[in-house]
Amino acid sequence: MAQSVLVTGGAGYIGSHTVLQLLLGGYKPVLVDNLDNSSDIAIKRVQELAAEYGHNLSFHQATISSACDKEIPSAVRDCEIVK
Ligand SMILES: O=c1ccn([C@@H]2O[C@H](COP(=O)(O)OP(=O)(O)O[C@H]3O[C@H](CO)[C@@H](O)[C@H](O)[C@H]3O)[C@@H](O)[C@H]2O)c(=O)[nH]1
Repeated sequence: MAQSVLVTGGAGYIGSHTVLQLLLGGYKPVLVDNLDNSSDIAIKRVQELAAEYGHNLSFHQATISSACDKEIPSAVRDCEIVK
């Protein structure tokens, strides 16, 4: 079974390149990004570039450092690796 990898800032410049390589490597990246300095267009583009692997990506618009953000528990629940 593919390993899930939590990628904080996954919609940014470095994060999106990391996410693409993880997808092509057979991993399931879980992106957490508040989109303060990026756009979901980058995420869609990565999914297109990853072709048949693109559906393995999941995205949570959230701030990882915010303990109050209700998105965080579901985002990190199944992750085995953090990038
Ligand atoms: O509290 C935060 C801060 C940032 N982000 C996200 O984290 C990602 C990455 O952050 P950022 O600091 O923008 O890093 P990069 O995407 O690597 O971009 C940096 O590196 C690029 C390449 O050098 C430059 O073009 C950018 O201006 C510079 O911000 C972005 O999608 C942000 O929306 C969060 O989700 N939460």
